Amino acid sequence: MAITSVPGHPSAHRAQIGASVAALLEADPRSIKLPSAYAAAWKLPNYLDVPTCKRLVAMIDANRRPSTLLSDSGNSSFRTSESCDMDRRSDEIRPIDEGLAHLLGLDPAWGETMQGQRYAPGQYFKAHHDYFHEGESYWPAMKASGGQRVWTAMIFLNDVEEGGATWFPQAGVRVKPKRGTLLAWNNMNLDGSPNTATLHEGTAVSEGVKYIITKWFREAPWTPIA
Ligand SMILES: O=C(O)CCC(=O)C(=O)O
Ligand SMILES: [Fe+2]
Repeated sequence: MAITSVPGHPSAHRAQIGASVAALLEADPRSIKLPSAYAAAWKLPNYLDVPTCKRLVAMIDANRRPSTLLSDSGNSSFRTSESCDMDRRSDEIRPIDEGLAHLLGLDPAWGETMQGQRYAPGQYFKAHHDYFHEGESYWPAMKASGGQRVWTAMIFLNDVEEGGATWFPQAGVRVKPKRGTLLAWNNMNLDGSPNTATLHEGTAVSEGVKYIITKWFREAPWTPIA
């Protein structure tokens, strides 16, 4: 993936979002701040209950197709999982979708379509940033459709026998899949510029199958490009 030297610039607006979401997570009795001097990330064990996780797994199994990548230099060995859109208009997804926005204090309209992902043994998602590199050719279209991806919320839907951890090599954070656990992090620095230390990967599953949902929040209302 092409990494430009400066992925983006400071922004008072994004800095304000970062601070307000962090304050909400800090105040949430369910949240555990992950120890890192370089990235702001929280874990909420048992965020989703078992029946809900099981229903989401079944929906992913019914809809999965090979995952795609947004990059100028994308290649098919970078992200080998399967994924699908989780339709926010459905009765099953809407409350989960709105619950995530509420947890972070963000407008649901700023959230992209929730992604379901499934990793079979040997599948992985190589190290990447969720934010957009503002030097890449896709940026003008992303800027116009809601701007930066400021926050990521991810939920593990099952326990995985071996492998499949979410690993932030620069921030020094590793989270093992555990059914119902939510992981949320700020993709920006305190000054609102993209935080390069949020580099992360979905490590290869070695035994079992891994299911997650991922939700990316923009800095403004998201308008899907048709
Ligand atoms: O599978 C993982 O643990 C990471 C997924 C991820 O990075 C993403 O969906 O953006
Ligand atoms: Fe990611």
